[in-house]
Amino acid sequence: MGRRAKSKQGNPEPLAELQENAGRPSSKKTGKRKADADGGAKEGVSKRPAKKARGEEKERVHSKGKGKVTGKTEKAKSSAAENKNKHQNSDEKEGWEDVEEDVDLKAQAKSLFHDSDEEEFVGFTGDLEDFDMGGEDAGDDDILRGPVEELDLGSDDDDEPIPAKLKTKRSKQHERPSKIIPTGSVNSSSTSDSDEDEDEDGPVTMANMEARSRALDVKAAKEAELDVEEMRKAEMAGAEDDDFADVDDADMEGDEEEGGEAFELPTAEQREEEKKSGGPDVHLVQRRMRECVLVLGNFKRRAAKGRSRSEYVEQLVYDIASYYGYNEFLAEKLFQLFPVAEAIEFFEANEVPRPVTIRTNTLHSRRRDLAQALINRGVNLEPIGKWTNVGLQVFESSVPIGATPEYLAGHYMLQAASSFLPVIALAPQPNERVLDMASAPGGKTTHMAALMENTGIVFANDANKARTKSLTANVHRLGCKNVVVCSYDGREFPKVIGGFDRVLLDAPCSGTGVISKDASVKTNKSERDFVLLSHLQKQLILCAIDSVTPDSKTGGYVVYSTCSVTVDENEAVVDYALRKRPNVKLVDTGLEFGRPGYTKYRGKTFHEKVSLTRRFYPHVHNMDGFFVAKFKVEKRAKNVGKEPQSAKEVEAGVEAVETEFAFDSDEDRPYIEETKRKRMKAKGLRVPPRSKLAATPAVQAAAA
Ligand SMILES: C[S@@+](CC[C@H](N)C(=O)[O-])C[C@H]1O[C@@H](n2cnc3c(N)ncnc32)[C@H](O)[C@@H]1O
Repeated sequence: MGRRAKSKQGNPEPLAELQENAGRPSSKKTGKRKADADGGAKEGVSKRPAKKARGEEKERVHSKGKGKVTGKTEKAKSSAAENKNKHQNSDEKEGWEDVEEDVDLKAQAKSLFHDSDEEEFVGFTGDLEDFDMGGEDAGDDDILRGPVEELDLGSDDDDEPIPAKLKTKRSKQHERPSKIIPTGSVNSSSTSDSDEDEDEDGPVTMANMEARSRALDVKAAKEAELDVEEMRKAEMAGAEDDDFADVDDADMEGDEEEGGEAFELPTAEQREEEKKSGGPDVHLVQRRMRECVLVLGNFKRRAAKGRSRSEYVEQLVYDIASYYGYNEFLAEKLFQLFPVAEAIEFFEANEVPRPVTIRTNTLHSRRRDLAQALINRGVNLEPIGKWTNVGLQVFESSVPIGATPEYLAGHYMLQAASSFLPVIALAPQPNERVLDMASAPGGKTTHMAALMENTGIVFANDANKARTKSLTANVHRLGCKNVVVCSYDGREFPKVIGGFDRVLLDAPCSGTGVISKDASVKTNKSERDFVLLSHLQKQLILCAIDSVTPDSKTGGYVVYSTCSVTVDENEAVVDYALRKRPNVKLVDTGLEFGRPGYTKYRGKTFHEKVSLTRRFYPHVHNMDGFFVAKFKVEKRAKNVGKEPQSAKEVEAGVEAVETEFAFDSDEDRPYIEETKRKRMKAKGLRVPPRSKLAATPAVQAAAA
């Protein structure tokens, strides 16, 4: 048996997404991957998961990728730096309002980033990074670059210090004795057996990798068939209203014996008592979560008389927050995204690190050559999956992955697999003019430059000047000669420069997709943050759209992405853009997998085409939570023959334009007015002289 197999982590992508499951969060659980509570999160070079999930998670049928290769097998580990983060106060605001209704918020959102420009970028500290980074890049290149100690791959030390901020609200999960839900998931012994089988034939080498890869593909296909078969059986068992049809009552009985008495939902008073006495015992929380999940999976059959569904939900969210160490607001927000059982899968997945992945820089190397070079250095890796021909997943390494000669020579970028997705969706072409509106530290910029074969031009912008240092360093290291680095607030585009063939807006976000990399997100995000962020994202997306020329011969596309899974940062922003810019439409992302975006969510209905957007989840795709939307920008229809007949109509025209173009800062006013004039003209409205426009009540109000 090869040691590699033992510690290898599952590939971060599905081989194929079975259509019947697409678009809805799965609810039938026939098994789940066991979250490695105490191990994984501490390891930078990740371990292979115990075993692939069976059953419901058809999307997580992992590819074994072609060309699996192996190197030396020395246990490795990184010590990624934890962030310092501030605690935000929680307001009681809904996160759905339109941008232009809340002038105050606009100013606040803007100031967040302006202030931060003065900070020196030192990894992930300070307030700005709470927003700026969204945590996504915590594992990205600029962080892992630098001194070898930063990526201490040779250490087995498991004593990861707890960041001060987290000490107050530490997850109870580290003490947990077993998993939450008694589904038929695979246990660790079967896992290692399976992994042992995998390497029975000895190590994979460059010589045998083709054949080994084919064999693995066949095996993966067989397992996928088994999964489908299991699903079918579960469905035939007729457990319609039961998320846990496969969990028989024996599990529950066992619990009763274990706990000595039947489960009862605590009353509000009991909960208060519990809080006062420092919170419940971890075993109790765990059991209560399990019971609540089971009851909510089949409420009619399992609920206690007189207790409502919302009482169970409330208890479960409360327990999730304490068990996994989230603030209750965020625990609830994330819980609401999924069916009950799947929500637990999501929270569990956030406790496990995602695979360490690298992207071959095709300007300097070929993946095969890079793989060979790294293998020779003792790196254990294999291709990520069929959907990318440049990605490699690193399982183990006896050398620091962020300090090899190949790394320093720019042959690869340390980059999360999810970060490849928006660039693949954007598909920049050679000789195009492309804008990367929020680009630091440059993972996606350098990917784009490579796809464009160092031709055309990529404007790599980032509002945070300090962060453009790491961006510039990466651009140089990777030998990108077609990149211009600049530092403007993205909302200044297209004033600064426009007419792009394609624009990527990898927006600043809350980072709820990258909690496994940045646990501080669990406690430092408040409702107010989501309001501010979604407001900023809405402003940025309009600017991204307006920066594209609809006349582009080869392009005319905008890709919007975030490393967050919340609807108000994703579908709501996309829907807003569709409403505000009738000249854009959503198109297929071209990505082979990912769940469709929500078209309905908690009483909100979005444009039906929002289903073309794609969501990626840690528990489904074994990659960071991510969102990708792709727009095609078309020419604006001219509104000819609508001359305003009265001052009132002129005023209405100005207001309409203002609603559409939602800036309000003093600094921007001359540009705003000029843009308004242009837009009124384009709409066929009579444009009042400059002095008159400034004198309209709407403009004066804005000025005030
Ligand atoms: C998710 S990160 C971008 C990661 C980058 N695309 C990559 O792949 O390496 C978001 C970035 O947005 C930048 N940012 C925040 N507010 C901005 C604004 N108003 N305009 C432009 N960039 C902004 C942050 O400094 C941060 O670097």
